[in-house]
Amino acid sequence: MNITFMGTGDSMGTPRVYCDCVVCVEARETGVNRRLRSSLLLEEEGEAPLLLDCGPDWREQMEVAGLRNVKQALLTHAHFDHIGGLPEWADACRWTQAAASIGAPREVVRDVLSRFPWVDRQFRFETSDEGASYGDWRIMSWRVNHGKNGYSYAYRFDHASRGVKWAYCSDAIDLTEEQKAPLAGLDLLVLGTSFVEEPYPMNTRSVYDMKEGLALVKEIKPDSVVFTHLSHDVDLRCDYGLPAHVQIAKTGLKLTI
Ligand SMILES: O=c1ccn([C@@H]2O[C@H](COP(=O)(O)O)[C@@H](O)[C@H]2O)c(=O)[nH]1
Repeated sequence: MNITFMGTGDSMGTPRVYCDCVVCVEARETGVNRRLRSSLLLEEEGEAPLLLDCGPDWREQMEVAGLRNVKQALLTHAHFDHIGGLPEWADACRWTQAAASIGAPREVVRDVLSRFPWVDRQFRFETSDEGASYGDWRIMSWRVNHGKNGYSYAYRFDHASRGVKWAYCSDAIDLTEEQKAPLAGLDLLVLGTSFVEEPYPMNTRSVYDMKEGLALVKEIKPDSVVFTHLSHDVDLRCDYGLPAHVQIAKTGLKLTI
């Protein structure tokens, strides 16, 4: 499977519209730190591409990827930065008379439809609570703490014959032991870490920071790790002294697993 990081940003993207910090200025002027809202494009031979989340930068992400249409997606949760592109995608489906299929846990489907009640004219929603598949990949989703912002879901992909396993957990903090269990034995973990080290009390926060992300990585020991869902606090030009198997996602990063 090829994984493309179409977006690696937090809810505001980088640069933040109101901000003139060094990272936001760099993002505007040269673009190393320019980040669209977090989303992955998954591509498996013989299968149509699959989006993982569809934030408000969907249109730009499709243009950058040179994609004229996409037929399927999975959603982690119904927050704007992860579903804001759905109405535009639904409009594109309407204009091209092409339906698309959206997989998500039942409660996420409910929340999406409460925000955008008209999109089910174009989308066929399929609940993923009992599992899903993408080619030979078996997919499970499970509910994770999203701190002050409620809940999100993480996704784990297990290849049926190759024994390869990876997971996407973009919006989580302070996972319980039960929520950490499906992260065991991974070849790759893609983890959301919005800040390098957040100074604010835990009950005001919603996503791991890099320091906490590293502690989690030490505990669950994935073979490789990519930090994503990054705010303007993270400067890709800095050396944060990360272990060799941990990297910070850059917009457009491509991996093969
Ligand atoms: O009920 C809610 C609460 C928040 N949002 C949006 O989610 C993000 C916040 O994301 P973090 O990843 O936790 O920083 C922001 O865009 C809020 O507007 C929401 O849609 N619904």
